[in-house]
Amino acid sequence: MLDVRNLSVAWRGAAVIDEASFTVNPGEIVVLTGPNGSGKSSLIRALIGLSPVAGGCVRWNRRDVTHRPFHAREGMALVPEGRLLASRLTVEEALLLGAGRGGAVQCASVMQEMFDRFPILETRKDQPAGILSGGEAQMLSLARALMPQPRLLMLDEPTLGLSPVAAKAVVAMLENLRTEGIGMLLTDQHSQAALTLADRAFALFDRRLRPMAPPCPTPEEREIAACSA
Ligand SMILES: Nc1ncnc2c1ncn2[C@@H]1O[C@H](COP(=O)(O)OP(=O)(O)OP(=O)(O)O)[C@@H](O)[C@H]1O
Repeated sequence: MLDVRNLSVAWRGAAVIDEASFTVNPGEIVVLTGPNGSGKSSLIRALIGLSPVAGGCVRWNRRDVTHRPFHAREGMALVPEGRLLASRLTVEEALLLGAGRGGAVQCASVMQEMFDRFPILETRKDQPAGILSGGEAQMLSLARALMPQPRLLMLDEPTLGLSPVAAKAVVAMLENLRTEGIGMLLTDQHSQAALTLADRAFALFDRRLRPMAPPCPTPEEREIAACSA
C-alpha cells in the first residue's frame, strides 16, 4: 500500500534522513522510534508532502506520488503531534473540517460513526475543542483524521503527554483500527507502548532508518502484553 524507497529529506540543504526504505501494508502497524530531533516527524511529513524530499520515492497504491500534491495521496491521513486543533471551533466543527469532500448525508453518517467510536466526543460536540483534556483532544485528532475514511493513518507521537489511562485508550483504539484493515505508521520516542502494537519497527539514528532488533512481538505475545497491561 505504502512503499517508501531510499527516501532522503533535507531542510535547506541540511540532511535529516538518508535513504529510508520501508513499507506499510493494510492492517499493519509500523513504528518509527528515535530520540528528539532524529527526524521522525520530518519523515512522516515528507510522506504527505509537507517536508522537502531530497531523493528517493514514495509510492502509494503502486503510484509514484513523491512530488505530487496532497490530493494525489487520497486515503492517507495524518494525526499530527500535539494539540494543533483550532481551539475556538467546536468539537463538531473540528470533525466537519476533517470530512473532506463527502456530501452532507455521507458526512452526517461518518460523524455518527465517529461519535459511536468515541462517545466522549458526542457528549462534548458543542463545546470548544480547546477545552478538551489531553486524552480527549487526542481522540478528537484521531476522529478528525478518520472522517475521510483513510486506509493509512500516520500518527505522530499519539500518546505523548497522555496519562497512562488515556494512552491505553488510544492504544486500544489503534488495535481496533488495525482489525478493520487500516494500515498505520506511528512515531514514538518512548518506544515501549508503541512496540507492543508494532508488526515492524525501525529506529532512526544518525539520519538512518534501521530495522529494530530483537524482532517485534508476535501477535500472540502482543495479546499477552495487552492483557497484562
Ligand atoms: N520546518 C523546518 N525547518 C527547518 N528545519 C526543520 C523543520 N522541521 C524540522 N526541522 C529540523 O529537522 C530535524 C528533525 O526534526 P524532527 O521534528 O523531524 O525530529 P523528531 O524526531 O520528530 O523530534 P521530536 O521527537 O523532538 O519531535 C531537527 O534538526 C529540526 O530542527
